[in-house]
Amino acid sequence: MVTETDMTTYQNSQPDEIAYGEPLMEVANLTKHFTQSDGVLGSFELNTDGYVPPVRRNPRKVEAVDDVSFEILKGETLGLVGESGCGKSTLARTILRLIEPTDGSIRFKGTDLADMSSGTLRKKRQEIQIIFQDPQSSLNPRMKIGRIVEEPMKAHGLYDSEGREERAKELLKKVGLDPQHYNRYPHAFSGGQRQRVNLARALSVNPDLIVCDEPVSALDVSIQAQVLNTLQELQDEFGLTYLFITHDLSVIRHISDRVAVMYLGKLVEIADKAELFENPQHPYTKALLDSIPIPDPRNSGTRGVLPGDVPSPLNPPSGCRFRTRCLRLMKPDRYANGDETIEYGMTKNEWEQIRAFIRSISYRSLEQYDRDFLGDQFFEDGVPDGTAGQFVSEALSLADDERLDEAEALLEERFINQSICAREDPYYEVKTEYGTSTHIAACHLHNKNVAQETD
Ligand SMILES: Nc1ncnc2c1ncn2[C@@H]1O[C@H](COP(=O)(O)OP(=O)(O)OP(=O)(O)O)[C@@H](O)[C@H]1O
Repeated sequence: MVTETDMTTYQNSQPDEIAYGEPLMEVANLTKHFTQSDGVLGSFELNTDGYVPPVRRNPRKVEAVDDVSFEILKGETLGLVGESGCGKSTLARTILRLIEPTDGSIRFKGTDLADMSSGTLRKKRQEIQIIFQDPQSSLNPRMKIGRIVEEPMKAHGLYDSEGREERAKELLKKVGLDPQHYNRYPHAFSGGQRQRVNLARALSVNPDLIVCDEPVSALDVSIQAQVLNTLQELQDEFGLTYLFITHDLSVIRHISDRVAVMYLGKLVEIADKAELFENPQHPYTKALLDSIPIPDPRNSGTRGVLPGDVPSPLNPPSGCRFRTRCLRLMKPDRYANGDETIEYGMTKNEWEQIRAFIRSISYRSLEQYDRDFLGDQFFEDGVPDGTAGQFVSEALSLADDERLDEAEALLEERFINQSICAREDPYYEVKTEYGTSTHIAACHLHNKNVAQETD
């Protein structure tokens, strides 16, 4: 027999010494690299005797999640946002150890999940649940929804069969469904209702943390807000903590207390929601918030313009992974040529011109590349003096000869690779203007020693 009071107090009856606002989960230096072979052709070798069994040639590493650290505080909703393919789902599955981490630690209530035996982990899973995007495929169509909700309780040995049925009906009511529908099959429900069934199932084992992986993305916009509101109500009632993954900033704004922004396997910014929306510090976050993907490389720094494509996680850029698309790439000061160190001596304005020129060569975004045209486009008052100008002139000559690959390689070696953005992985704490949490921005613009003299 499960009473309403049992439902709301069960959580508190569990041994749980973590206070509200204290870290429930601490993720440190988490890394997940997948190994990928070179594809079908690369997998077979022909020798004089015919085919030999498939072999893995040139296995390549997909750096899906790389050196990610963050905390999830008890009672909060941490939003995790980023474009498709940036590693959000891999991160979620790795912290649940549904896939094995390559490196790093995942401390949940002080115990490292990454070190846990599979038996202990199975028990721990009761405390951490996950809800997936597609409510259709995550429900067994041949199982009645009552049994679906009861299944995790059964797996974890909670209650007797009568108690499970009672609790399942109670939970269906809690998530906004009619308990009379206990014996119905999933096909009788709408997308939003099916996601509510998933929610009841996750709640059935009294979790502390629910990882919500795009839980409303497949639903109509009108239904999304209702499901989000239910999630919030349940959070208040059961003292739940959420890691909420989505690519949709309006959903993040609705549900999160703090927000983490991910780009190409890295966390680039974490802050309180108000701080992130009102005082974003990473150029990628700013571009995401403005969401104006205008591919115009001649634009030399307008807020929110995001040129180029996301690079492949098979070969991510060195240093800051966003640097290949960043309009604020830091000015290199010195060029190390063997033993010799050359000072560029560029002004800020000259660097902006050169930066825009480099982008147009990298993205091949112009109709023509002859010297006069490029000069008019980027260097109206002539190329800069000194070393920087000399390198630019060499690149202009190569472009004029239609040797764009060489021009690109030259600019990369002489300018981009000399920038701190290509050399160091950034991680800085910045001043919080809104809210109280620590604000982290992984951008060298916040390196006090470098940014002040160049920006
Ligand atoms: N099992 C796997 N083997 C190889 N690469 C993988 C595997 N799973 C994911 N990846 C790659 O890891 C990267 C991150 O994928 P992930 O699904 O985590 O991103 P995401 O941000 O959740 O994207 P989406 O919102 O589209 O699901 C992608 O480049 C993806 O192709």
